[in-house]
Amino acid sequence: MNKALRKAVIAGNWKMNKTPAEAKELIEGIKPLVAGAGCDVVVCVPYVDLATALEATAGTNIGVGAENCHWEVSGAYTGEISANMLTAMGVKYVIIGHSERRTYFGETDVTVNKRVRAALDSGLTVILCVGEYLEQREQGITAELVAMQTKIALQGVSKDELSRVIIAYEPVWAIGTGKTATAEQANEVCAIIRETVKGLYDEAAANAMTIQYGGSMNAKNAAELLAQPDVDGGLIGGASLKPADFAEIVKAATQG
Ligand SMILES: O=C[C@H](O)COP(=O)(O)O
Repeated sequence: MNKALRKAVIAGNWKMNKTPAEAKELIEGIKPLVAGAGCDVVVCVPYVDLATALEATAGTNIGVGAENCHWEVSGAYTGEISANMLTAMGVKYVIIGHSERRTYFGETDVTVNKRVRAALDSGLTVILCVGEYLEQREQGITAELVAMQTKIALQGVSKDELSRVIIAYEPVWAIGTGKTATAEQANEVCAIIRETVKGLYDEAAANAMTIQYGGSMNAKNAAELLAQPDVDGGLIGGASLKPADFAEIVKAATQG
């Protein structure tokens, strides 16, 4: 399948880091380094930083995303934020189904699907995360697992809507551990996800789907990972908090 036809997307996931003042400083640091990038650049930030991030990135090539959203439009869901609230602010992207949400906050494939649906209904672009735990890799069930996560998350999503879905393959054992999947491992699973999309929709849909790798991607290993035929970008945690490192990854995506 032709990688050149797909859009490379490098997205930072700041997780629970940065106050609004720190967010402004970080974005001001990133801005000049990624201006003119040959790939899409996104920063996904904590809810409290969204307004600052939108203001600081206005008129630039940096898109802004949230790190989650609820599936209802409004209601008695203390502590939650709806997709409509995000679009009303001008937010364009949202991460759904990150393994930290699944592990620490009880997200299931079913709630991930509900959130994906709500995000698409409100006009957001979804960065949908899938990936296996180390035990699951060792059991040899990675392929079935990511296929299942992908199928459930995309239930009720039309082929047209897929242009607003990015899938991020994030092996849980590689997140924040410094243990990166090898380029071959990353590519193998991204290709399995692409085959799954092909099975659900068709070859054109699979060929157009941007599939990122995430998990300890950094300035040093990005080029090799991003050069893989089925890896179209990265979802970056730790390294997205360092402007020079993040910019180096963006540069590698442009070349990959
Ligand atoms: O969403 C990002 C991933 O969880 C990767 O985080 P990391 O780059 O710190 O390993």
